[in-house]
Amino acid sequence: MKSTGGSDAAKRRAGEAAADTVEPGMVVGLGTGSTAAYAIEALGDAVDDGLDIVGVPTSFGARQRAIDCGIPLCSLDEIDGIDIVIDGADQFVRDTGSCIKGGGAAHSREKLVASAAETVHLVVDETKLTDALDHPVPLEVLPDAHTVVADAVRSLGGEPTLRDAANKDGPVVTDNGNLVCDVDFGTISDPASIATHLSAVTGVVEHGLFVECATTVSVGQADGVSTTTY
Ligand SMILES: O=C[C@H](O)[C@H](O)[C@H](O)COP(=O)(O)O
Repeated sequence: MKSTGGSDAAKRRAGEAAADTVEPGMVVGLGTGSTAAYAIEALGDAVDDGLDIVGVPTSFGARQRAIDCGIPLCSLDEIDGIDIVIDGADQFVRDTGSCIKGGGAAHSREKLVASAAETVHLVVDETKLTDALDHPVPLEVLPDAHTVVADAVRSLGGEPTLRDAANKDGPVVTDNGNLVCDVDFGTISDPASIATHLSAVTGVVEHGLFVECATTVSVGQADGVSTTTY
């Protein structure tokens, strides 16, 4: 599992705090990344102890992790809705509940699962907090469209970079068979406006801006965890 910036202890605190809120009978969206992984592990332990839940994974990686942890799974088209999704973020604004996701190239399915969830519980360590979003925005892009999309995002004021794979010659390929383009907009003063413009670009499957998306956030710190509900 790829680990990002913050300490593992802080990520674990955030993940476990969110897992603690899950109740018997819930349908639980299972997020992607190193922080959400701690929530999946904690839920696996709870299932071992008799907690009755069904998980909906947001990526191939989350699915594999949930299988390893013994969490029963189903797909989105088999259920009426999701009670809670627990997921990470690459950058998060606590005042607004907005964030940027997709560092693990899973943001399209993550946004789909979040859109079906009653509660979106984000889990981050404190290094992810910011007053204004300025992390590059991941776009999942149809392979044939990446040059057209690059031109379109330049006209919106962004600087696109096709994401290269770490362990293969060539680009990252998503679980859906698409490419990822990371777009640097500098500081994003109006995330809703950028989100609307990105959604309108032909060839963009989904972007990683999640505007005022969180209903709850748990922020793991060196010495504890703080949870905010919106
Ligand atoms: O595509 C990946 C997801 O959006 C992750 O939730 C996000 O990148 C945060 O991952 P991590 O908890 O490993 O920093």
